[in-house]
Amino acid sequence: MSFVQIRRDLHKIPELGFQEYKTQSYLLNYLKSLPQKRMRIETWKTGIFVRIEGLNPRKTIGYRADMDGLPIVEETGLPFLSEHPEKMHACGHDFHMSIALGLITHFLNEPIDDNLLFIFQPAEEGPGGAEPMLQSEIMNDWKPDMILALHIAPEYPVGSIAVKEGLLFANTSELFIDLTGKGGHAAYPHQTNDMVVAACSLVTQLQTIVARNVNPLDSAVITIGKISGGTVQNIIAEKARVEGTIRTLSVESMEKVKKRILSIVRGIEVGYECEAKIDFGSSYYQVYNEGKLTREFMEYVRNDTNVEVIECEKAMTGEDFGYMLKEIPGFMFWLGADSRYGLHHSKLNPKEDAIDVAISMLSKYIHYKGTKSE
Ligand SMILES: CC(=O)N[C@@H](CCC[C@H](N)C(=O)O)C(=O)O
Repeated sequence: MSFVQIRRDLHKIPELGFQEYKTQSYLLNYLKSLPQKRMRIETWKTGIFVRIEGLNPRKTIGYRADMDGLPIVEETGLPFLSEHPEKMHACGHDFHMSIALGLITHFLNEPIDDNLLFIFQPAEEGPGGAEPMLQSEIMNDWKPDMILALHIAPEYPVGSIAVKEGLLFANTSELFIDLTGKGGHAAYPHQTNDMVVAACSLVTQLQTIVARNVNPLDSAVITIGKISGGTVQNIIAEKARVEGTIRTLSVESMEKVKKRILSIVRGIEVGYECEAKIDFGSSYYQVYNEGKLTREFMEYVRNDTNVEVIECEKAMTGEDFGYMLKEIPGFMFWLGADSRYGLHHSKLNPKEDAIDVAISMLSKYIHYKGTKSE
């Protein structure tokens, strides 16, 4: 079966974080069809560890692929559209998994000296599978000496990768704020505390944090992606909920932004005579690419493959792969996949040629890293 077909099969069955049951079972079925002699498979929740024994191992090279989809109604019109209502692989994890399977298949047929560890990780979009997976017993036993991962990039052409050493992705924190006031008849606002009005004021005030509290030479983002509240057009809302995400380039700025959010929310409680509950949800550590390995990878791809290497800027995207890179030297890079619509868009349609580009380039690079004497 081709890895494009595998991507299409996976694209049909997107599942949210820690619910990747069908995805896990699909991957396990494929893995069982491969030669088993040098491969060991362990499941962890809805994730999977796959270890390939090297011929003359001195180290273990790790490769991580994330597995979950997003709560989006797909609008691509593709013949292999998501079969799961209101769920879509809109962040390319179907690509990431297919590429990992391609690499596993390659290295079972063409063994190298070093051990390889492939990590199929659940819940990248939230609440985060990387950190608990890192702390698992299996990871402790099979811990790699270096690790890499990729993320598809709609803005770069197929046949290119984009990468930089040092900081690549931001620190993140989710944000959930529940407001509770006093609802009532639409015609009697003076007898109520309207939580729709409080939520609107809150969202506007939150936008002042990046403009007024974060050093302009630093960067931060506060995005509110969802507001909900009220029941019907002629009842004043008793409850409202504001949901968003915070991104910062430094851990210190994240602390500052959270402190300001707490103050602003206390102000809303006083000003609108309501109760507010704040939940910062899950947070991800920044993605920081280790210098030596990243530079060596860029050099290798430039000189030994026909893939173009673009030196990119850092992005305010988040990735819990950052936790893995905090403990294990390695890097993440963007894989050019050329889609008119971006990540997290209902019409994201990356070019499938990127799958073979990645398998071919990474099998060469991993072969080079896994046979070369350091
Ligand atoms: C690559 C990517 O798009 N990652 C997500 C990670 C989200 C983490 C969490 N749910 C949050 O919203 O903070 C991203 O949105 O950058």
